[in-house]
Amino acid sequence: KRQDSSAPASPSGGVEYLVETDVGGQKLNLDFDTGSGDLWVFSTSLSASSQANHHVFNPSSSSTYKAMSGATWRIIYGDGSGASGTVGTDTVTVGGTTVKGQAVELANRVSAQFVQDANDGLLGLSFSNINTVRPTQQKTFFDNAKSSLTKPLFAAYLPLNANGAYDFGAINARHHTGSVAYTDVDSSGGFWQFPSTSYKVGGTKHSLSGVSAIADTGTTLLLIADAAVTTYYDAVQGASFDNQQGGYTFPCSASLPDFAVRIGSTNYATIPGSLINFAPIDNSGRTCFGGIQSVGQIAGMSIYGDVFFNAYYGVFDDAGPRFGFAPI
Ligand SMILES: O=C([C@@H]1CCCNC1)N1CCCCC1
Repeated sequence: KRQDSSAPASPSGGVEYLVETDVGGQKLNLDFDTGSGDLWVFSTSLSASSQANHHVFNPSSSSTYKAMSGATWRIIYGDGSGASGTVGTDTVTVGGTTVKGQAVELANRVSAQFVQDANDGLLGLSFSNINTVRPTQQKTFFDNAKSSLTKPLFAAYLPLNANGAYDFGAINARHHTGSVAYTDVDSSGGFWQFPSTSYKVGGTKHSLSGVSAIADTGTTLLLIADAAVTTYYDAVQGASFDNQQGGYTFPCSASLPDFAVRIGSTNYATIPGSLINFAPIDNSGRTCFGGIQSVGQIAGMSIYGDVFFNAYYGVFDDAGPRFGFAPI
């Protein structure tokens, strides 16, 4: 029962956190994504141009890899990026946690965004009911590992501009302050999803009736309904929606109010304004891009990405299931 471990998560360009993962003896830097359910890797089946600047998995060089005859996968993410390919199984090790016979999805096609990204693939940590392998749906790394962990949980520690960690099997007290508050999770859609029906800007409460949020470590920003985004940036001097940037920007010198979101029927998680200045839009450092942006046309949904996790340790507990959070 003691396969518990903590794997370092390194911030990459402020866009994602990468975890060094051993797949059949080959090291790949994967983006751990609680918002999707596929473990897929750049592979030697890709075109040479798609492979450029990535570590790629070569099934022929793994003594433990087994092809899964007739299985394929294809995933399209909410941001329009995507990948597809074939499937096999191999031994996958993250930190000190090993799964034998893990479904490993080999990409033979990836969208342009992935060729530009720093990751060598994704390791999905959503529920397995949204895994895209067909004809036989496959389980996530966590689903396969959980029976060998002290507790069936993992946690994400993703501090801003510093090395973080994914903890498996136990909560790491060094990765949070205060006590962990929990909310029940509705896993029917495959996500770590819970009601999030109000928010506060600088202390003033606003409702978002009927809205749910998902905890998504694979999303960079905090994405929420247009009404909330407008309310937030109305409180920021000089902020405006910049069509060219595709989001709200403001003077980098602006003072940003705190943004609190209600998690379930319990308390609010408060993200300090300082964490809502995502990045300058150019090298002049004059204009900055906001960490809170619109979720777009995904009605009734908020997506709490890394901007949330920069402020809160996230506990993904299969017992429940439930989502826990505590200030970093
Ligand atoms: O594709 C995604 C995200 C993209 C970024 C990485 N995590 C998964 N979804 C989550 C939100 C609902 C739609 C699907």
